[in-house]
Amino acid sequence: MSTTKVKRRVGKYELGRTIGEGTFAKVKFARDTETGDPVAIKILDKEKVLKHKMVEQVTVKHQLTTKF
Ligand SMILES: Nc1ncnc2c1ncn2[C@@H]1O[C@H](COP(=O)(O)OP(=O)(O)OP(=O)(O)O)[C@@H](O)[C@H]1O
Repeated sequence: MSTTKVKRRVGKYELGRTIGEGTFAKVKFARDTETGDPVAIKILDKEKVLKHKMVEQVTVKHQLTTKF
């Protein structure tokens, strides 16, 4: 039996432990596998976001934080 731990990846980010939880999301520690930089990744609970009609708010927040 293998004991190798498979780390979950999202694109170039390798996910680590959960560092926080909010009403609509979980925030996980992650590492940029290209630069080694530590980052925080927010994983939204799609059902909760849709249920509370927060799509517009999430879209605006995303636009404000996305680098062009
Ligand atoms: N960039 C970050 N770096 C480190 N920890 C973070 C970061 N962003 C969020 N967290 C942690 O994750 C938790 C949840 O964050 P999130 O933004 O989802 O919810 P919140 O705004 O704190 O609460 P709510 O959504 O319920 O109003 C935070 O309380 C904080 O502990």
